[in-house]
Amino acid sequence: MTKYSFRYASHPDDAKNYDTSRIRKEFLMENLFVDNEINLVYSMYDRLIVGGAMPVNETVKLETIPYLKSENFLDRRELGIINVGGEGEVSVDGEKFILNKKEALYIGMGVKEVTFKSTTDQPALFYLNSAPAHRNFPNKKITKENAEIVHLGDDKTANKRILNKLIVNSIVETCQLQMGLTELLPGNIWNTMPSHTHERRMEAYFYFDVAEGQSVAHFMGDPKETRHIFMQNNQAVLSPEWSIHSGAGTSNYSFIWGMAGENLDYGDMDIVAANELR
Ligand SMILES: O=C[C@H](O)[C@@H](O)CC(=O)C(=O)O
Ligand SMILES: [Zn+2]
Repeated sequence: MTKYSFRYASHPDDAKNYDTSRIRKEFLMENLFVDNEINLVYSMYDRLIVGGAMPVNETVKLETIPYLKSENFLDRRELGIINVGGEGEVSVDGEKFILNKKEALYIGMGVKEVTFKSTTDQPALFYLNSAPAHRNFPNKKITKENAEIVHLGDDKTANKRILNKLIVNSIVETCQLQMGLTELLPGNIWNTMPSHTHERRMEAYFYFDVAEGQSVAHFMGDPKETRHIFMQNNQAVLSPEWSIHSGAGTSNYSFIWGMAGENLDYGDMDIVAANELR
């Protein structure tokens, strides 16, 4: 079963007036993984769709949703998938891809049928990002072997982390989607510090491997007008093009970043130093 909801985009002058419940309503996505369901959020930030597919004892099919007014979900879209659960299989017009935890799959525009199933007793958790596309590029699986891996940060600043570029244009051809996965090393808590904005692209963060009882304070907002959202394991958050996206956990954790918008230039970031934030 495919379920869906919709989010308008917010103006930064309005968003600075949001209280805790409103900021969570507009930006936080709490329940992406429900047994045998696909849950999608259609956002007006570059029309990125954020979602989760959790097949338990059924094969679940990606169905089109009314916002698309298209016969198939991918008629005018591309899709990025990263598994954060047990081993699973994605069938793409009959072609089968096995995804282990932290492995990614890019699916190009024009594919008609995408189905998901778990292949062990531990359910697969497929995190999904989909952006509008104008042409087909080949489907491609990306693992640690063909990822672009960058070591960032330092123990002294509690931000030592491994950034895995998975769906980026040096590895996979896409129309506008970029995705990857960043792992904080034990004792390190800060992601994306120094923080940045990139008005050319929106971004979504999905936090996972957050230990039981721990939480991540996600920082967002205009660099001079920041706000936070306390996030739990397996939750995602939208980052408008005008917003920073950075977080500090009460323990280490991992997260998936995904972007869509004007360019495919991962390095296009306007850095904001820690002591410039307000
Ligand atoms: O625009 C790129 C993104 O915000 C992330 O790739 C940043 C990140 O994973 C990190 O610094 O830990
Ligand atoms: Zn970013």
